[in-house]
Amino acid sequence: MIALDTIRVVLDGRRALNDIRLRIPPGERVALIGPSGAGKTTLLRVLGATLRPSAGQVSVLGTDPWALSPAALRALRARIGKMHQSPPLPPRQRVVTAVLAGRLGQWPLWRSLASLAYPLDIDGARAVLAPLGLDERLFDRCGQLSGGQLQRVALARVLYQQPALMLADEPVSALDPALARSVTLSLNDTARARGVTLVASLHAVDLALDHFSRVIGLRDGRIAFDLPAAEVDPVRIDALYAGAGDAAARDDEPVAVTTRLTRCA
Ligand SMILES: Nc1ncnc2c1ncn2[C@@H]1O[C@H](COP(=O)(O)OP(=O)(O)OP(=O)(O)O)[C@@H](O)[C@H]1O
Repeated sequence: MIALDTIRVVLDGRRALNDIRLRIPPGERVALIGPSGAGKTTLLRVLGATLRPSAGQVSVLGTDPWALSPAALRALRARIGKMHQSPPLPPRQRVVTAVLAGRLGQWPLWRSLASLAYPLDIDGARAVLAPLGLDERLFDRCGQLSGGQLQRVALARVLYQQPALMLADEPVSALDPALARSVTLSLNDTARARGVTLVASLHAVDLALDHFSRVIGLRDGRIAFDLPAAEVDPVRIDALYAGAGDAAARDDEPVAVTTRLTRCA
């Protein structure tokens, strides 16, 4: 279970998130939409236990990350799989090694180093790549793959990690519409099949409405609506994006709570 209670995040004197109240039960697939600067990435960072809010209560996978010891926080983060717009995959890295890197945070150091030198679980990597149509590319270098294939390798890596929670920050923004739809489908299908909670930010509203069970509209750091996808109508979408352009709500009041930022890779 994920629970956020009256979360506020202040960055450089501006409220990036304000009064966020949210509960996400295990296995739910949630899309975050909203104009640029609405706070989608900031919210994902709070959920990923890499950004400590300025105020409010956070519970991720049933735990308050900020009450944990450093080792327990690392263990919690190892249960959270993350995907980004541009997967950080070195061009010379082989696909198999890129996938196996998904468990580096869980393996002892000797095994991680050994796996970088020689892939230790080739069958495991093949098993996650096969449903994504990439098992033939196991020993290719990442630099030989297209953007859509790379994003599927990033998805395979997250799946190999066997996370309890998947967070995706604009995972398909760099892809053409057909590939964007196919990767979104793969992301949702695999999350559904494995019962993993998925939270993804998307600029493509149609993908959010077509593939996710629940859609949260963010604007100016606040939740504008939080509805089943079937109940999100065009009027709401127009209102969410109307006149968008300001990056975030200006915080004219003095900031009472010190910003506590914890940045992690
Ligand atoms: N490191 C930072 N320092 C200061 N302000 C920040 C920082 N990161 C984000 N912000 C501000 O916080 C607000 C929310 O940003 P965020 O990146 O979460 O929005 P977003 O909805 O993900 O936008 P986009 O769709 O453009 O990626 C914006 O006003 C942004 O300028």
